[in-house]
Amino acid sequence: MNERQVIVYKDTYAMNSAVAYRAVLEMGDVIARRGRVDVALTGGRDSVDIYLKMASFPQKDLLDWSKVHLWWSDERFISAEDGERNSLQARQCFDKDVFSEGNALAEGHIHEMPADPRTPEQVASATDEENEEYLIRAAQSYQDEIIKEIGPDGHMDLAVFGVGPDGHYASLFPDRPEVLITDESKLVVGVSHSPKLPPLRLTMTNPFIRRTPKVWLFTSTKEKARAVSQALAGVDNPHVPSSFARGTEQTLWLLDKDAAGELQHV
Ligand SMILES: O=C1O[C@H](COP(=O)(O)O)[C@@H](O)[C@H](O)[C@H]1O
Repeated sequence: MNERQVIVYKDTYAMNSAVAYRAVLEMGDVIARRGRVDVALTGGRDSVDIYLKMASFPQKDLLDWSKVHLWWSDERFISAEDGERNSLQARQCFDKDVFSEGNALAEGHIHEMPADPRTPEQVASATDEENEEYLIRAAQSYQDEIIKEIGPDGHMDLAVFGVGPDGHYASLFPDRPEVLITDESKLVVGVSHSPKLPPLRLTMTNPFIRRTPKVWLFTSTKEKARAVSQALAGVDNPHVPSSFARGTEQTLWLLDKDAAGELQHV
């Protein structure tokens, strides 16, 4: 198992800028090696600023965006137009108009997790069983898309994650059964009754995330300091799901000073 590395930046601006530069450079290296790059994106408060920085001058010109495939490690299972969707927020940052011709992100390379196709009325009156059926179908459809694109044993090249104040990452929440999934054939699962709203979500699983060569977690503010120190105090602790995060080659925790505030040896 590779060691988790912690890098502390002086503030959130420095952290977000560093994550953006690191990501663009890493993506460029992967494209140079194998002609495309598959990246799992996250949601959360720091992600939008990071994506804006990745897609702005001069970073955007450092790589061929037409070779980039964007995926999501988790998503809120709500309507496609809902501004709370992680993918919609990211799409607004990676606004295709900012890319010059020939260098643009291809629509077919933006692999969003399925949205809830139901009307608000149908959602309001749905039973747990109905919700479960929708989630199972949606998770299977995303898993099928992953397998179609990268094969049954494939993996993301890079996965970036935010971390919640409760230590969750992706939509893997403390002490929930999804955190304990070890079945390698389950790449994506549904989450119902999520402790953080909205209650219905989709998430990549730990076994799939842990196939990724490079896994980076970024987080900021004092509010996250306890979760960060608990995650880094041990591994595979279901009370702190982000302690499961691991890349096959590299696991980086990129923090601002406040989020690192409760770490012992930094
Ligand atoms: O719900 C979610 O929360 C986490 C962390 O978000 P933050 O706003 O506390 O930073 C995020 O990483 C995840 O993708 C998202 O769905």
